Amino acid sequence: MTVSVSVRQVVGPEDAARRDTKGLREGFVIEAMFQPGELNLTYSHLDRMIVGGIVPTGERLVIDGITETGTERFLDRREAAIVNIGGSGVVSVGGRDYALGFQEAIYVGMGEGPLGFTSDDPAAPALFYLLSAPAHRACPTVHITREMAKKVHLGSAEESNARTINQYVHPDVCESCQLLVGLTMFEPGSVWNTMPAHVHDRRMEVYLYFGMQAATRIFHFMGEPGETRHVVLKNHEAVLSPGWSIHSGAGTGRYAFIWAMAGDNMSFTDMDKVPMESLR
Ligand SMILES: O=C[C@H](O)[C@@H](O)CC(=O)C(=O)O
Ligand SMILES: [Zn+2]
Repeated sequence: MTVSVSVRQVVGPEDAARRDTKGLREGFVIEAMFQPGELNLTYSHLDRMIVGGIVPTGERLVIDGITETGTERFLDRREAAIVNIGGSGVVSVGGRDYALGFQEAIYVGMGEGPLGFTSDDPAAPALFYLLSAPAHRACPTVHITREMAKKVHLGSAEESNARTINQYVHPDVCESCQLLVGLTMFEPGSVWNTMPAHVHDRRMEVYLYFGMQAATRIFHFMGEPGETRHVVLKNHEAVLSPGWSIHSGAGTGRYAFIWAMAGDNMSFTDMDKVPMESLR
């Protein structure tokens, strides 16, 4: 079993504005993360957020140490959150087993590990989405159920953006050092997320789109408000959002997404709303 790690350097706003579609995707889009039997990590230099897809189909997949962190153990100086968007499975944390059903999550504190991953049924494998950021203290490991998530209702049918933000890793639900993680779900027919758009230079963000039909596409908008670009994403693709970039999308069909942030504060509402007049 190998842990594959690819590294993403930081792309600034002037560079991003000059990139073509391929260049934008190379800088910001994470493709093909969820592969049967594989553990694929992307180490982004945006707040050193690590984003991974883990699909156990046979032997237990394990993250113990990766050379990119320069630490003996993966979580020696990091915290992590794992959300299961597939069949039921088990995440083991330092030998303790946590059963994670569909859309259940676990927050894992600094110093824990190794992390092991198995699926209950290899024919309907778990799809573990992992997020990890540097940490400065050990917060307790917590199994987060769907019921525990704090729910925030936003938008309206008239604006095609009626949705519920489920906050999983959030100060009101469980302690963390800098990770914030949640899952946004839509009312049928609502297709727009995060419009009106916002930026928050204090925190980077990463979106993972999921729950989509094979032919459904997300037109995900990014860039500085006055220089917007879009990337077209399919099911299970993720997109990195630097602090200077908007992050908003419209789907051609049903979808959900997991958002995660790391940076200077954990105030979910600390965002700078972008006036519609500023968008270009
Ligand atoms: O900074 C917060 C993030 O962009 C997301 O929480 C936005 C989101 O889930 C939504 O509007 O649907
Ligand atoms: Zn945001």
